[in-house]
Amino acid sequence: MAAGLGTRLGAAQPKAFVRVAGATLVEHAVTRALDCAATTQVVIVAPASHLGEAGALLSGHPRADDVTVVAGGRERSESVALGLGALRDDVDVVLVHDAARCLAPADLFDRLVAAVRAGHDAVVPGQPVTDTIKQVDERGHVVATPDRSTLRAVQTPQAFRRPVLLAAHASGADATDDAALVERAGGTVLVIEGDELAFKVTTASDLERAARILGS
Ligand SMILES: Nc1ccn([C@@H]2O[C@H](COP(=O)(O)OP(=O)(O)OP(=O)(O)O)[C@@H](O)[C@H]2O)c(=O)n1
Ligand SMILES: C[C@](O)(CO)[C@H](O)COP(=O)(O)O
Repeated sequence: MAAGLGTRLGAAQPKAFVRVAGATLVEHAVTRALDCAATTQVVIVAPASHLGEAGALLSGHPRADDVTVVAGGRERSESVALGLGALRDDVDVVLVHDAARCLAPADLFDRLVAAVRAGHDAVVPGQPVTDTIKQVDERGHVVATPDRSTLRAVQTPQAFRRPVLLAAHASGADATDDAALVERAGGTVLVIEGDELAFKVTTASDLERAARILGS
């Protein structure tokens, strides 16, 4: 998923096309996805204004023929649905990944695919939260303090059996992640251990963190 504007980062170009350590976020994400042994196709969902640039980014990669580029939509969920429309017929497991989580390692992709192949319909990486989380009302007053031990901060890639993900997106509804659409459709989502490297580049300090990691 690379079709967002990156408003919170505030760069001159869409976030996925910002460069860090010599490559764009989307290139970093796609090369790691292609390093996963099970990957047969990568669909880059890009802003309509950046389709040519997205196509050219991976043109020198040995697996460039396995990369498809399509235009995204206004909301992330719409972009995912548009990406699903470009999948080859033989794809049976789909991983939805944010270009913004550009350093998610191939090993994380491998573990998610293995969990789906082991029989789970939907599998997402998550990490325990380290802050106490408060639920607040519209005035900012606390209404609940959920038991922290039951909470997970979830990342991407998120892995699904293809028919499960297609059914979840059939309503055309929006959600902040794809697993939420599966949950709403009555499906079961498994959370497995996430990876620190799958952090999301949202603000300038996240971009600096990515640069530090890639530089070290
Ligand atoms: N209409 C959209 C919105 C988001 N995304 C993608 O979904 C991922 C997670 O979204 P986010 O981090 O919110 O990215 P942006 O929408 O670009 O950022 P912002 O909300 O700050 O504008 C990103 O890789 C982004 O490119 C997308 O493909 N299509
Ligand atoms: C999909 C996601 O990365 C899971 O944590 C997250 O919900 C994306 O949120 P954003 O506001 O679109 O960055």
